[in-house]
Amino acid sequence: MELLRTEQLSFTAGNTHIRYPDLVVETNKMTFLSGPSGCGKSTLFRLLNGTLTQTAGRIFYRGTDTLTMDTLELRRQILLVNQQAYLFDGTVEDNFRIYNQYRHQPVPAKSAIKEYLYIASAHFDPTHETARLSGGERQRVFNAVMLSLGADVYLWDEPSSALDTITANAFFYRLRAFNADRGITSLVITHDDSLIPTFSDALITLDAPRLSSISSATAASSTNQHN
Ligand SMILES: Nc1ncnc2c1ncn2[C@@H]1O[C@H](COP(=O)(O)OP(=O)(O)OP(=O)(O)O)[C@@H](O)[C@H]1O
Repeated sequence: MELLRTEQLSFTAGNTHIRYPDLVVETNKMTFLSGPSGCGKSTLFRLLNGTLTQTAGRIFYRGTDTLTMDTLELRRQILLVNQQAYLFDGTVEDNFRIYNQYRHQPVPAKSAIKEYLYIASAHFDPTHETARLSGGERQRVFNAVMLSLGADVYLWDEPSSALDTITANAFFYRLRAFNADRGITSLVITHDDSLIPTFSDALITLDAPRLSSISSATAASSTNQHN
């Protein structure tokens, strides 16, 4: 079933001009986005969840034009998980509490927190202090906290950039099962192409931007469904 669809989407700011192909994202699938640096992958995520507004074109989420939706509600449903893992000082458990309270949601039970930490390969006790975590450990805990927020769609921007290959594979393996179990849809940007054949249900490939005579860049693209 179609969950997200874009029509003639483009984004212009300063010298940046990105034009996207028309895209369709299916419900409950794990769709990977690939393409060279600067082609507009992260920008697409920010357009999809309303962090940026497109210059032209339309985005439909469950059949509704996202421009007609309340932005906060849109971001609640379509959650962007940046690779800059932001954690508050305090314990791991504090972060689950703060992020969920911020969204006016109940704090997950300790057993649920442990499950989210397990999925994200963040093998820490909930009482662990975040100040003692390394960069990769912070990313894993942050991913776990984001999972607890219960979004409908997750936009994962390089969620395994600070993880080793074994840990990244374990994360995607469990994330896939979690998505299937909860009916969640994930879009994933990764520069590790080795993850794609194993974990993607669908692949969107964006082409390199092309410089035109007015020094603007265009991302013409192709989509490719597999599995
Ligand atoms: N708010 C903005 N205003 C102007 N230009 C922007 C804005 N956001 C992104 N860009 C530009 O859009 C282009 C695409 O950036 P984006 O981060 O989406 O690429 P990307 O494909 O995710 O790259 P990478 O793989 O290196 O992370 C870049 O040239 C970037 O400088």
